[in-house]
Amino acid sequence: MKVLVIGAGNMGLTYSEGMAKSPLLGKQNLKIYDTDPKKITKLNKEPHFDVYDNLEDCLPKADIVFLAVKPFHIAELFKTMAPQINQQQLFVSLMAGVTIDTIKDGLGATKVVRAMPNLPAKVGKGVTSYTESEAVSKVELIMVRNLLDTTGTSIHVETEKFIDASTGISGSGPAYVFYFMQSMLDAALKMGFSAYDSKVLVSNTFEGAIELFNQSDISPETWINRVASKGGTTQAAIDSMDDNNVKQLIEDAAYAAFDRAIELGKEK
Ligand SMILES: NC(=O)C1=CN([C@@H]2O[C@H](COP(=O)(O)OP(=O)(O)OC[C@H]3O[C@@H](n4cnc5c(N)ncnc54)[C@H](OP(=O)(O)O)[C@@H]3O)[C@@H](O)[C@H]2O)C=CC1
Ligand SMILES: O=C(O)[C@@H]1CCC=N1
Repeated sequence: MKVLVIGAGNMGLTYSEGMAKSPLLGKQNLKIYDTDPKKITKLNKEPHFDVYDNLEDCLPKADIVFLAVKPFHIAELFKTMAPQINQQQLFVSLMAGVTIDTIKDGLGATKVVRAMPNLPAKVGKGVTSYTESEAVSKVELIMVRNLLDTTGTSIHVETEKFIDASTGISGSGPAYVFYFMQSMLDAALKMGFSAYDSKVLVSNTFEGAIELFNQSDISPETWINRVASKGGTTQAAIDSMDDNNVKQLIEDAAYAAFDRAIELGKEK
């Protein structure tokens, strides 16, 4: 199986690194293509990849092609790709919003998997949702799942609506967590802690809370009650968040990302 990744940015490179480390593909079976000469020069120094700056040399020979460019790049990219593809090739899109029909129409292809990854894939802790077009066989879907799982874990969803929805939860989600972290770091610095101590306090708090959550069947709400003593400090913080409607605002933010994913799918 020969895999080509188009776009050596955050996601394309992350997936390339995940697949390169797995026993699924040898170096000669993994190719990466980008249009940025600086990225090509840098990647050429790495032993793990076969790097290309023109599609003619890598696209026709690929069995599975990952699409990891920004949605606004596809109009130009698909025009160049379409005359060079064949009907046996399977395309896996990591792009937010872009629908299976847009990819099928733009490339003249039938086998498309649409996936929504997230950035913790960089450290093998990503979560990817995926769904497929009718022409993708069960065996092909298992192959794709194995490739996606080289960066973490994955969930199969029945419809594209859930790809857009997971964009609002897990795709964009790491940014919400970093937003919360940044706010806590800023508060720690304001209280007088050094940058180093602020980082230790905040990162261990996140890591510890996640570990507690993962090692039990207890909901976050119940964990909140275990931290909060009646009339104590935590209750004061939670009351402040409730008074400011923080829960609703976070839900609104997730829906804003979900809505934007749908909107991106309609942009040409
Ligand atoms: N970053 C994230 O956390 C997530 C991103 N995604 C999706 O992944 C996709 C890629 O995002 P991300 O990796 O962050 O973006 P990046 O901008 O980091 O990477 C895109 C890469 O593709 C290159 N490129 C642009 N046009 C072409 C072309 N025609 N042919 C080949 N390469 C090209 C870009 O070069 P240049 O820089 O010169 O334009 C860049 O190197 C997006 O569609 C996004 O929706 C999904 C989930 C999470
Ligand atoms: O912000 C974006 O559009 C992409 C999709 C999910 C994360 N980054």
